[in-house]
Amino acid sequence: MAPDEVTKKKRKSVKFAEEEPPKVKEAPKKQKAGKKIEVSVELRDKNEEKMGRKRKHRMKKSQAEKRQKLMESLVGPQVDEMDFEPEHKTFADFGLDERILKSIGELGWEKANQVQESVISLALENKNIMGRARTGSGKTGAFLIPLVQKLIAESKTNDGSVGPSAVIIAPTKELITQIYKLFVKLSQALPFLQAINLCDINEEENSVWLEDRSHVVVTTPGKLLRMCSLRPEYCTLVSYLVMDEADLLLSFGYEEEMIKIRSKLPPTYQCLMTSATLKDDMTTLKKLFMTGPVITIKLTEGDLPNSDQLTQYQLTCGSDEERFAILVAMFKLKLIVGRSILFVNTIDRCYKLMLILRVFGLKSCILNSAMPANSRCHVINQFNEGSYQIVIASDVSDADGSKLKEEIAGKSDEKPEKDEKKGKKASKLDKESGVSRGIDFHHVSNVVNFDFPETTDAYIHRVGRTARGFNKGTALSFCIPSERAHLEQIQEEINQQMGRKVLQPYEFRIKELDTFLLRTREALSKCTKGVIKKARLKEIRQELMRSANLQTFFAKNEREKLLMQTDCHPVMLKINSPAIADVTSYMVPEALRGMDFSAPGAKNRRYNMGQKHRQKLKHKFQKKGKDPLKTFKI
Ligand SMILES: Nc1ncnc2c1ncn2[C@@H]1O[C@H](COP(=O)(O)OP(=O)(O)OP(=O)(O)O)[C@@H](O)[C@H]1O
Repeated sequence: MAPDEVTKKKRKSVKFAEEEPPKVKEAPKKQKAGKKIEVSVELRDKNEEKMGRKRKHRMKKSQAEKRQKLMESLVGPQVDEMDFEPEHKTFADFGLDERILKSIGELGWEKANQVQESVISLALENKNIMGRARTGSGKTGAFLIPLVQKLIAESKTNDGSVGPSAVIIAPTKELITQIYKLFVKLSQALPFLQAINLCDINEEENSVWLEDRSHVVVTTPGKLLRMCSLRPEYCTLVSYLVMDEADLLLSFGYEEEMIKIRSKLPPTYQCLMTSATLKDDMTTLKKLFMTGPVITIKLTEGDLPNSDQLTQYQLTCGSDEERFAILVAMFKLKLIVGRSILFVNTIDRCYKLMLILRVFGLKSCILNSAMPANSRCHVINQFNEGSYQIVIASDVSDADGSKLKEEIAGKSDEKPEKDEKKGKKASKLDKESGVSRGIDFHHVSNVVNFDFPETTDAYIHRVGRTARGFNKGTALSFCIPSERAHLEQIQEEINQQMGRKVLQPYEFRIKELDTFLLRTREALSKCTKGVIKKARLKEIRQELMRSANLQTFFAKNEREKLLMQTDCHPVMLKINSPAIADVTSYMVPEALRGMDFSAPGAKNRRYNMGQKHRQKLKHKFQKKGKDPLKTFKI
């Protein structure tokens, strides 16, 4: 090629590069000149990308600075601390409306507990309150009862056409559903009081969003902002604001939403914040939302129930494999009985544990933030109705955002394979989900920290799923050597808080569980990443089958429904012997010998299997008898 031609081509390509955004992949491969330009174009692209990233970073930084300045400019409210001594009041002592008292009676609540005693009387006096009380102590009733009482009078002046008189904000959809349900129960004798759960309304149902006339709105921050964008005046009549699990509201990604919400609220209103782990340094939230003097309630009871209500154990294992074996053995040997919640640290571990327990004939359901909100509420309902005895939950996204970020970034033990998958994974996790925070699982006898939690708050909230109200419960925390540091730190903090040694050691002689260990090892060897992935997919299919939106589609397309149903069988690990789930006498440790641990139907199963084998042999010999070659005699 002549040099002139080359320069011409160069110029042409340069012109092309200047006029249009370059398509790097389509650039001619054979021409050397083209290649050079390709490189320069790529460089320019990278530079632009870098600049873009820098600009974004600068914008983010300036936004953060603005937020910081806004916070600094706010004047903190005057805070009074109040040490509260219980007087053991009944609900009638608060001068509540008869209709509310009737509803409380129907709930079976005879007397107010500590937090209710303190919050109800102060809230009725229009005080701003920061209430910290242990998990399961009845905080929801504490802020809802005075609210219903106040709304009786307020509903006469506000018909809800502009917006509600009360807003209740909580960080997760499950919690919102729970609060909403309790409000409905408490106001059942007051049909003129209307409440709405914004998390329950489809984004498309615009008429509901626009025409709602409720007196109370229960919502996550995101849904409230959506409503405000449709109805800018929506929050202007708010006189009562509640933030449940308030410490979580500012932790992971809610900060901006909360600042926007504050700008929609009127200058003054009564504000209540509650949580089991409300830190004293909640200055940001206090400054932002409290519009007058605040009372911080200090209860005499600790962060956790006393040892006569909640027994707490910690069990040290040598390895993860041992941990699986001991848990299986404890269930099979009936050392864990009653409804149990098993907490793990990642979503994949939920499925792994479910698959292992399934091999041993233990039925469980799963709860995590990768599941859609409807499914999560469905699982909670099923568990509360008694369909399952075991829930395996991952509280990633609950206690602290860092854990969720880690899961999104794939730092958990089961990493995503490619980088670009991280984005997809991130979008699947619902930040408005919460398992250990505030969910009122009914009659839970045991909480098992199968993976040891990483923070004290996470420990408190997980353990708080048992021993709720006036019920009793047990918490058992497994710990392997790599989790030792967390155990020591959390133990120290809790002991200090409760003023005594809280976690008792649970001794187990692993030697006596050799057979369980062998069997679990076999099951674990079959539980590969591929199988876990398959189990996750199956679970999604099952959720799809339950989806309310798909029911109309299935009604019209019977064939699709059948196809989905046939493909919905649960994933099972391929174990050679089906008898792996049975407990034979030699597996039982000495101290427990003499008790019957065989699963119901196990003996029949064995008998049936023997029968089948005998029939097979009989058939074989009969066949042989008919074969002249095999029965030939000289
Ligand atoms: N006065 C009462 N008498 C008996 N049971 C009660 C009383 N108040 C609440 N309960 C019961 O105690 C349980 C826990 O209540 P609630 O969910 O309000 O606790 P919480 O303090 O909000 O817990 P968490 O910190 O986990 O959110 C519920 O099942 C509730 O019905």
